[in-house]
Amino acid sequence: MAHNSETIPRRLGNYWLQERLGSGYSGSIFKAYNVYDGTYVALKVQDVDHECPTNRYEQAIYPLLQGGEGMPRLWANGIHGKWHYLVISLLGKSLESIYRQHLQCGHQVMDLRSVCSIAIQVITRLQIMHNREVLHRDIQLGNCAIGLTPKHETIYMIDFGFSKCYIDPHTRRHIPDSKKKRDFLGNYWFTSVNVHCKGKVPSRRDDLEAAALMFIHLLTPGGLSWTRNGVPKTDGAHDRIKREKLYSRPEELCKGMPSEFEEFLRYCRRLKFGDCPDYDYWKDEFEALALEKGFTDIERFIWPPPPAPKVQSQVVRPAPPRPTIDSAEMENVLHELAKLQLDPPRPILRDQTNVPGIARTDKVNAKKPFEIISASDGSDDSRRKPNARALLPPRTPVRTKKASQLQRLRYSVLGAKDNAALAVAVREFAQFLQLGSKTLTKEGFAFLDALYKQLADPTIFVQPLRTSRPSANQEDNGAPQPAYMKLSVVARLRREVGTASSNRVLANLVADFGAVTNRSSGRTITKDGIAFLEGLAARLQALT
Ligand SMILES: Nc1ncnc2c1ncn2[C@@H]1O[C@H](COP(=O)(O)OP(=O)(O)OP(=O)(O)O)[C@@H](O)[C@H]1O
Repeated sequence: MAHNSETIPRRLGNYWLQERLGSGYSGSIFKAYNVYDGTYVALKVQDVDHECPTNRYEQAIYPLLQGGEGMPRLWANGIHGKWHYLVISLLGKSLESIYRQHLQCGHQVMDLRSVCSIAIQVITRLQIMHNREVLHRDIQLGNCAIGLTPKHETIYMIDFGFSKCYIDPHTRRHIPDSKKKRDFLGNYWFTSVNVHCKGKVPSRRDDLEAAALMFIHLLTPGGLSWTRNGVPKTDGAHDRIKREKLYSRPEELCKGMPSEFEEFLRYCRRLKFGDCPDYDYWKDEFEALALEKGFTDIERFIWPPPPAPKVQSQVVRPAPPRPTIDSAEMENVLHELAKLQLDPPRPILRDQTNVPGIARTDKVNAKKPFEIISASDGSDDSRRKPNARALLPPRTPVRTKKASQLQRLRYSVLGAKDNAALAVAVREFAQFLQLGSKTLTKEGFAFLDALYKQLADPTIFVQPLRTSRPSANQEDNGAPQPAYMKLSVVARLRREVGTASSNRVLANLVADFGAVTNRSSGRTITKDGIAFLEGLAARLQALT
């Protein structure tokens, strides 16, 4: 219910009201200035009898967030006649208004630099809020605003009317989950599937999922499909939105976008109710993505965005004249090359046919180098981090990224001199997938390609098999396979890997594994897939 500003007095407490900055369901926001010191603030005004007294809730939340970067300050609050007002730091435009103006200028989407910058800042804000035990519960573009100069490159979170503490102040335990369906709380566009479509209790994962949907929205021409018909006016229209959101698949929502967005959404959707998200990991991912694209200073939200970095034009040097060679001579050269013995000869990477099969139990009992924290439904351990950094190999001071870690693993495969070294790389690859995103990226497929090459015949160049993932704008050769097919193939591979009699047999299993993953719709590695990789590592060790 927006108020007619004429019914609100021109002065509330020590503040003179000026223009209206915005209005929402529960009240209006005005620019105002302090009659004593002339400072400008934002005044959030609400009828004291409003059916949803969000100002009162917000008033309780602000003190918990004070001093956090990107958290506005609550300077004062009070009741004047029938008006309850909050005096908040005055900020600049909301992301919603920046985005709309951008579209009005003829753009279809927001630029990648800005979205990466928004992602890093919003994830950081959520980290601050969650560290202070507060959930936002209404993440949307209208609830993120930039500061005024000199803070115009900082994104602030606003509107804590739906916020709530997720740690019980008495028991110090995470609020409990519940099977009972709850009324929808949040916004139509970005509220998570669990909260919006399934009526679940919101927790940290849902703030992150809403943020993920917001980033994807900014990069989708026309925005997310369920936002295109505006606010639903009937229950039927609302049900349609819920259905569309419920059945939205990350790979379809993120088609053509850098894989980080799809992976982030999948990650959020996989989190359990009480899990603590790995904020730092995702901030690093978006920062690395930005760096990869040549964007600098990505922590700053610069609007309008600076010109995209130019691809460095290369100085074209005239090629030196090449000696001509006729085809017969070329054939000769190739023959000689083929006969060459590489020195020193690789001692092990050839067929190992005389090793007896190891019992399945050995493989299953293969000692894991570290314990994986299992994600449970638990609602008591609020600090559980399924992706906790502590479980990953220690990071070097230089920022590492998933792609570069996978590349490093690929190089260790290509440089492996024996099966034991391959086993180490495969085991690390399996752990990497287990702890982080389970989507196989192009670097993951490149790892499998390298592995295949080493197992099939390390002395020759083998064309990448069917394990290469086509790029986003390439046509997919094969139509995606139904999930059950992938499950049954991977289950078979998992069984067969334990008794494979040679490297060549293992090579074929790896090729099948790459191919079936490539043709599955999400390109994710299932539990059976991880077991296959662990079995492969164990088998390589046995074939050493
Ligand atoms: N501190 C502020 N400084 C400047 N503008 C603000 C500030 N707070 C809010 N606004 C503007 O007012 C709009 C509505 O603010 P807010 O979301 O807090 O109000 P609301 O009544 O809770 O809205 P809704 O019901 O839509 O959630 C924001 O999108 C923003 O444009």
